[in-house]
Amino acid sequence: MKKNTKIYIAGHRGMVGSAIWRKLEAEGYINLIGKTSSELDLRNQQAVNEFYSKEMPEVVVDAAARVGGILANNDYPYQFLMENLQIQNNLIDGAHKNNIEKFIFLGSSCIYPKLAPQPLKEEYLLTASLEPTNQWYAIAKIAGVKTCEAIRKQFGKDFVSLMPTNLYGSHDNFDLKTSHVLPAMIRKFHEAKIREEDTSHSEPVELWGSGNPMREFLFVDDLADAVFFALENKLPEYLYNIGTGMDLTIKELAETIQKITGHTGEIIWDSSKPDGTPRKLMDVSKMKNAGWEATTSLEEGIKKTYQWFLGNSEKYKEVKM
Ligand SMILES: NC(=O)C1=CN([C@@H]2O[C@H](COP(=O)(O)OP(=O)(O)OC[C@H]3O[C@@H](n4cnc5c(N)ncnc54)[C@H](OP(=O)(O)O)[C@@H]3O)[C@@H](O)[C@H]2O)C=CC1
Ligand SMILES: C[C@H]1O[C@H](OP(=O)(O)OP(=O)(O)OC[C@H]2O[C@@H](n3cnc4c(=O)[nH]c(N)nc43)[C@H](O)[C@@H]2O)[C@@H](O)[C@@H](O)C1=O
Repeated sequence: MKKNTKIYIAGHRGMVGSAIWRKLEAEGYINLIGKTSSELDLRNQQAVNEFYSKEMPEVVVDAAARVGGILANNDYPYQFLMENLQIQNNLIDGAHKNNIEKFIFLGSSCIYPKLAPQPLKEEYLLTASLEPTNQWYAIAKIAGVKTCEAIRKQFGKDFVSLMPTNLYGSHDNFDLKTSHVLPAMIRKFHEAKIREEDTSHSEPVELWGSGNPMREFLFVDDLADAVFFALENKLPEYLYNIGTGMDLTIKELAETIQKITGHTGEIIWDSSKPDGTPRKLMDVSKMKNAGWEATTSLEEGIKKTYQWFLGNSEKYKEVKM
């Protein structure tokens, strides 16, 4: 890719989009385009088509989506299904009709069946039922993968889907109702520690579910590095898992974050909240064989994210659905 290639990063203000933007800027790419949702509502097909005709990007990275943790996914099924279908359909179809040759679609590890064998291989897609809490989002993402695959098969274009595992890092959503587990834990443990310091009393932290599910976590700057790899190279297949290939229980994650934030009180598990998928460890061998692997350890990534959280309190206000 030439350094002046015109690259449109949809969702460039989000956690993932902003990490991709930083990476491309650091690599010397000078022709990046980004639009906020108020400047360009990607659910509006006509607006998206007008944007493509006017800007004529050469490459598109789709990091725009309705995103949220287990409870938001479960409570807002219509938004997670419909908005994601609208956003991705408009972006993918618009790119295809405007003769864009390269498109990167970002999905999620929740596209795989709830009880698939572990680690999850790309070929397990559509082999059994989905996890109920996020089936709406997963069905939209599966449609995105298949739309890109269809364009690739029928027209030979370089439309590729990358499936990241659970992500975390700077610009994450720290809203306690709608966030994913890792940013929620950073905020809960940090705020309880501050209360402990203020009152000299032990402050419990309440977490969701049983703590037994296992999750894999990838630092968002590593994902941006993987996206950059996919931009620089023509990957031979339509679908690639992106992760570390290592997971831990939610309880172990809680203990790690508790230690990093310095909280000392009790952890209470709220069993009225859902556990979700018992395990979703990615098989990352396909991407490794293509030449890319993650480099940031979980502890290092959490420490960096905690530092970002401490310095950016104005950026984690309420996130509306
Ligand atoms: N977070 C995670 O753990 C994971 C995320 N992913 C995938 O990565 C991608 C990005 O996620 P992430 O960065 O976490 O999400 P964020 O919520 O941080 O960012 C999403 C971005 O999408 C944009 N957006 C949402 N709706 C619209 C709309 N109607 N019109 C225009 N823009 C819109 C937002 O724009 P604005 O800020 O301008 O409103 C925002 O910048 C998604 O495809 C997600 O599925 C995959 C696996 C895990
Ligand atoms: C990326 C992925 O993210 C979502 O799937 P998820 O991994 O199940 O989501 P999560 O990060 O919110 O939770 C992981 C685990 O952690 C537990 N948990 C404990 N305490 C808190 C807590 O305080 N907040 C949250 N959110 N979870 C908590 C929680 O009960 C669950 O067992 C998908 O909807 C889907 O959209 C998707 O693709």
